[in-house]
Amino acid sequence: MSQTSDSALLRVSGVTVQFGGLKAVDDVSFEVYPGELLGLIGPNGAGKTTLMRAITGVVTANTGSIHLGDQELTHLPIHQRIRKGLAFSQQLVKPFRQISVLDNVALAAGAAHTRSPLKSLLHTDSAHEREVAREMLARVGISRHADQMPGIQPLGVLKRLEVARALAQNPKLLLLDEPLAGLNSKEAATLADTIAEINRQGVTIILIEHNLGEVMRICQRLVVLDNGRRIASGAPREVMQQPQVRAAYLGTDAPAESTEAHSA
Ligand SMILES: Nc1ncnc2c1ncn2[C@@H]1O[C@H](COP(=O)(O)OP(=O)(O)OP(=O)(O)O)[C@@H](O)[C@H]1O
Repeated sequence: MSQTSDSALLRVSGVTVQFGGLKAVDDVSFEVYPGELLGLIGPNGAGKTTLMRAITGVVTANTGSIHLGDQELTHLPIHQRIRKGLAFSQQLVKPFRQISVLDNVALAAGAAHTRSPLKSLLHTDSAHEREVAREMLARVGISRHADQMPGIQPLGVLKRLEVARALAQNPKLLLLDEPLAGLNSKEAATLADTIAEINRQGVTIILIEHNLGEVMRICQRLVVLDNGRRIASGAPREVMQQPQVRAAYLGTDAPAESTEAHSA
């Protein structure tokens, strides 16, 4: 399959996000192609979450542009980006505590039609949204929790609920911010399997994640940030061999000693 910039689903071009004097994201460009599961990685403070927020519209890029297919998103508010096909799950899980797990997902399905939380809550009366919600809970493997309240759920279920809520908006591109954080290794592996399965079913995904073992296992391609800049991109094994990536993870003083990387 040939991958040209024209065939990209998401095109991020020269995006900078500045907080006062700090460039949290510094002139970053990358593309995501239809059907990909792309890992966005980098050490703490590299700018991953800020870049995701610039894509979803939580923060506005100071410079650069963001396109989804042929539609420009750069200056659109969040709800319009969602309507055009973006969905995202946040690092911190924040379900509505007063309604059931199922209704949380039905609410998200209803939000695809309206930006008013009240109207979308009323929308959950619709059999259709509940049907969609049941299907999404099955896709993420938490159907048996459907009628329970979020407050009694373990973190592993809440993380899956967050993914189900994002999926209920039927996105073209799903952005997941550290879905595996806080899970034990077995839970992380099974949720990573679920994410890979959702991708196989046709959903294009950007995965921000510190769990490099799982990232290497399920992602087809990586983009690596450090100090706000893109320092590498490509196939996971090749990227992890690159001296600048090893130095970013080991500390800036680490020698770039990899012979494979030098001979590449
Ligand atoms: N709202 C903000 N105001 C000021 N500085 C911010 C803000 N958000 C992020 N930063 C700073 O921008 C830089 C990048 O932060 P960001 O959270 O995007 O990194 P990250 O790669 O997601 O890190 P982590 O992996 O630790 O979550 C950091 O130096 C951070 O302190």
